[in-house]
Amino acid sequence: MSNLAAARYGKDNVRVYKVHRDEKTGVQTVVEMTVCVLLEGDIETSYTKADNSVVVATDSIKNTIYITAKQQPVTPPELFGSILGTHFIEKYAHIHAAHVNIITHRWVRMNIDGKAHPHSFIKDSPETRNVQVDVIEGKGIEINSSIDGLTVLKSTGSQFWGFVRDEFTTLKETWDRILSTKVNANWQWRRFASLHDVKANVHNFDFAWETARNTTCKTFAEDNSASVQATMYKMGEQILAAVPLLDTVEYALPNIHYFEIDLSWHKGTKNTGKDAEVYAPQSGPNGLIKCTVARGQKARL
Ligand SMILES: O=c1[nH]c(=O)c2[nH]c(=O)[nH]c2[nH]1
Repeated sequence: MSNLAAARYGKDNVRVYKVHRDEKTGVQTVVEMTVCVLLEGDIETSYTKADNSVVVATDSIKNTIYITAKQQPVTPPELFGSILGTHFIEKYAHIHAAHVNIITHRWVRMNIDGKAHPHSFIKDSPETRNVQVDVIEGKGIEINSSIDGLTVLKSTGSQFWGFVRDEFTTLKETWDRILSTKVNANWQWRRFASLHDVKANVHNFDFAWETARNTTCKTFAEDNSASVQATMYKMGEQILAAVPLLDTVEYALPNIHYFEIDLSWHKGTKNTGKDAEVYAPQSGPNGLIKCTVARGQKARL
């Protein structure tokens, strides 16, 4: 005997591009997204009894994504995801939750001869702006926003010393090292009561993304880092302080190592400590440091 413990289904990897043409100025604006929509509800019989009468075809889900993108704003993604998810739970009485994931790809307007070009863009990095929007009947809308793939490096202004030393330790303490990471930053919004509530707060979404990105870069650059842990906590604290609607800020930062190379074997070449200039970038293993920063007093870890 077995039972269906959980089920959701939908369309993944729906690639959507939308252009906005400003007829007056001739300036065009583009958005490219990869969308996933998964539905939950009274769909059990489609799994257990081969009953397709409860299935909104994933092909129809894909079509709905395109039509919604045509009829509604696709930015900020938090709003588009909320509109899309709300559509599914309102349109189909037996669908009780819609989980929408949107990856927004980076197209930055080109600067040609010092002027913003009206219709040409550059992908300057694989960085993405992402949202996970969960629209749950009777509960409201949960939104998590994130930045992924923002890769940064500083060539000094980072230390790491005072850590546990025992019979497993080979790492030397350092007061000056290279620090590099690929930022994954996630910020969780307080629950929205409805699509109306999301719309009433729409101005916060771009502001939070800009704040998260700027704070991450500024703190990374300016902090004389004692460790990845200490620097990322400062980032989280500042973002929470700047955006009151956020409940938590979460970071996952790989520590991408750059190792010194001892070149003394070649005519006594000095290339370590203060003489280090040529390093060996490492692809792995890497440190992976995570934390969630929340408001108020600590409950537990
Ligand atoms: O910032 C760091 N945190 C660590 O926990 C750690 N561990 C390590 O080997 N190097 C580093 N660097």
